[in-house]
Amino acid sequence: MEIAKEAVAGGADWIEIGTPLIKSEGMNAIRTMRKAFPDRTILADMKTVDTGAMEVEMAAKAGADVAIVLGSADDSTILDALRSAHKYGVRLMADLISAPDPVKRAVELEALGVDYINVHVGIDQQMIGKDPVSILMEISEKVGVQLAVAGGLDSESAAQAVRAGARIVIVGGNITRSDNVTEAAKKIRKSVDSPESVDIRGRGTVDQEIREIFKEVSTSNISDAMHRKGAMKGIHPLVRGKMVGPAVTVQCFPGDWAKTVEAIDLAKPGDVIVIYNESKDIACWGGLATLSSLNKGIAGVVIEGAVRDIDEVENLGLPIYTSNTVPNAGDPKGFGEINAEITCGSQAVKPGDYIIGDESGVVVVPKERAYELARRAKEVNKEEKRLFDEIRRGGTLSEILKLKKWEKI
Ligand SMILES: O=C(CO)[C@H](O)[C@H](O)COP(=O)(O)O
Repeated sequence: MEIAKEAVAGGADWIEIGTPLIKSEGMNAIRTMRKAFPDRTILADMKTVDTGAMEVEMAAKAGADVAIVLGSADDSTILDALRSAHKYGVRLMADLISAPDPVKRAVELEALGVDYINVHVGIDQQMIGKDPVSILMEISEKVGVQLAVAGGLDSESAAQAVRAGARIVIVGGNITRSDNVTEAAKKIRKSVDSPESVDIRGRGTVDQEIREIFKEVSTSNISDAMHRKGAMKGIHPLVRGKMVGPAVTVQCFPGDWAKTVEAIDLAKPGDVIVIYNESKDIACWGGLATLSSLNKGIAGVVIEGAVRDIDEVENLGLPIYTSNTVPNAGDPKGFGEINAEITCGSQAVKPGDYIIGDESGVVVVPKERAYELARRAKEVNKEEKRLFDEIRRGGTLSEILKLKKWEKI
């Protein structure tokens, strides 16, 4: 309710009751919003896939103005949902989320007679890099029905969507998870009203995007996004500083530091060297290796094993995370391997996996899921900003999360 009030203050015309809220609170969520916002359009995201007439009737009777049916539902469901919508005086929006051929289905849905088509890329799909605007561009050339668009929109993509023909812009996380909902809604409102005035920045490469996001979020956010996994055990910051980069892995042996130092020459600027050395009592890294790494532009070093020359490495400032410090080193014998899969801090690390370190420790993100996990970590980060804001306003964490209600039974 608070978020809805703030979004309306920022210029939102419609209020969407999202599917998770409907699943949690049922039709009462719609009733409550209807009462509180008599002059706004209430959109019930029922995501109906069967029993179209019954679900539209429920939403309509609870006070919705528009109900959403899945575009991929059977035609019989869409048609019966439409009959019910006509009977109860509400409008029907068909949502193209996960439709196998959204352009073809949009043409069919228009012929079936829906009031709006929502070109929608779902939240999980956004995390693997899909976006709705390119599909919207194709669809707007093929249909005349009013188009809505949804799926991770921000002020830039909202402007792009309006330019591409969207009449309704549905924004979720970038408003509801903001720490200033009214300002976030105002920004979107401005883009929707004057889309031509918004500068559209091109996206960088995927790798640039991943690094940028990992720099912005914390290791705690990332571990949450990984369902509490990914954190290295027993590895702590020695020289503090945010560290982000793909791994160059080193397996070396007690008393031998040749491979750790050779890895510096192999690594590229921005890489993180991750070393497993069984011995915690003989250092495989020190001041000279640190300076050499700095010259090479290495982003940081993680060592399960030991580091020495602590005053030197602290002065040099390269982020180093380790399990131990000792004064003595071994010798460069040459056993071990560079860029083989290793275990460090009880985590499997492959060359190229993303390694992120901060004050809380180090997490490993498998390279195959780096983009997805970066995006999910950003969502966790947004959610936490919102929670911080609510706690600052006087709520307790347990009240805000409704811990008692949601304890597992
Ligand atoms: O229906 C939804 C998810 O299925 C969301 O409401 C919709 O995607 C808008 O939220 P966001 O802007 O965060 O994607």
